Amino acid sequence: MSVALDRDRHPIRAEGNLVTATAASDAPSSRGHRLRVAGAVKRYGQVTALRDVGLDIAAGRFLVLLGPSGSGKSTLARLLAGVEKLTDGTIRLGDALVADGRSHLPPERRDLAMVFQDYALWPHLTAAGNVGYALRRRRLPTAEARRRTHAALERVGLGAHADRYPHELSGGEQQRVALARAVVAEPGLLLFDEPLSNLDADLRERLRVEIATLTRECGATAVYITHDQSEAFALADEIAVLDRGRLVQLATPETVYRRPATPFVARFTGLAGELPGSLATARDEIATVRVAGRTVTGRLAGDARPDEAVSLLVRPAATHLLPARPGDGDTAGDGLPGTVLDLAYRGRGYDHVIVTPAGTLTSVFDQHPHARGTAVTVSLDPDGCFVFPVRPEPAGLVSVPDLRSPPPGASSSPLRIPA
Ligand SMILES: Nc1ncnc2c1ncn2[C@@H]1O[C@H](COP(=O)(O)OP(=O)(O)OP(=O)(O)O)[C@@H](O)[C@H]1O
Repeated sequence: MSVALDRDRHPIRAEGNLVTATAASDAPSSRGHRLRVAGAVKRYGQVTALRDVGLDIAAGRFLVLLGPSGSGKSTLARLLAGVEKLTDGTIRLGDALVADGRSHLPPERRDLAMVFQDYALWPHLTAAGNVGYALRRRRLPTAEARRRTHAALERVGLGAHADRYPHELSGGEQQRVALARAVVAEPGLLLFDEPLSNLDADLRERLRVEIATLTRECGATAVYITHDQSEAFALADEIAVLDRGRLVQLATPETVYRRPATPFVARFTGLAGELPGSLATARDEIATVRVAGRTVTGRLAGDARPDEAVSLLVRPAATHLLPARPGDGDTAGDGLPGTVLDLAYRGRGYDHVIVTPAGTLTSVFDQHPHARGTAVTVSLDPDGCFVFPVRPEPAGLVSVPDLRSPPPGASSSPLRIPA
């Protein structure tokens, strides 16, 4: 993560940026807030980090912001949290307008809490002290605050560690304390900024499940930042994919996987490979493509014309490995002929790297191993093959000082999930 909320974050020095649950009304939210962002622009001097971002997320939904480093995820989260000011556009939480180009509600009045990659616990407070700190604005009777604090710690499995200081806890335990601190005051919006990045794989998986269940239990709307597509698919009700400061797709995980809006989205969410070809036929959404002398079927994902150069983007799940068939050396038969370059054991079976005349395909799964050098056929499931016309990519957006006009077809209206 290149940018955290506070680059030299230390809870003692950064109280303004340590966003903890505190409602504007100081009353707990009974449920999450609807989140609406419209025409959001954020510029840092000459750098435009976010351009014309719009989204509309129903209360209680779990939104994942997915994108590579520098795509603007943290910037958007900081704008939602209120620790950065919008250059243009609006942000609404529930019915409240919390930011526009002129007005700006501070973080402590937005009814939200945030969980960071590096926990951001107060080092001089115990686990109970850190969690209880989030309740300070509620002015609850001491006994009630203590009861809630301990219930939250119990809920994350740390009831017995309430009196330990952060340095006496493991990374995973510290993150659980941060999670308890985030939910204890029942905020309407929970923001997670790559909270699992510092943890090892096994712990990451367990905490991911805890985050998902705890967030849904408390009914908050959640916005979760990650550059890890498997984390995004596992957690999200909806995924917002950011590419160089633009929101390029907002959809359910299933739709992002089955109908990626752009080649970038397809690449970022996992491909076995990209094969160059030319469009043979297109009807409705089904296209046939000439690839290395074969004809392959896929889903037309752009507005390509017959004979136009296209790219066939292939999901790993769309590949099936078959033994080489007679005739595979010439242009007859279904699928692509190939040779096994490499294979890796994956527990349930083997991932193969296959060299075909059109290009290389990786992550071609089969339960059985096919030895290096073996001739094979790769059959392709049209549902997992996307046909995009080969067009020049828009120039880098973030580092370009002048505002460019949006690409054809781009809309400034908020992206919505169809019911
Ligand atoms: N305070 C700042 N001043 C100038 N440029 C900034 C500032 N904060 C962010 N940027 C730029 O804005 C762009 C988006 O940054 P941002 O941190 O939001 O990306 P990100 O997707 O969260 O990346 P990462 O996953 O690495 O954290 C980057 O080009 C970054 O250099």
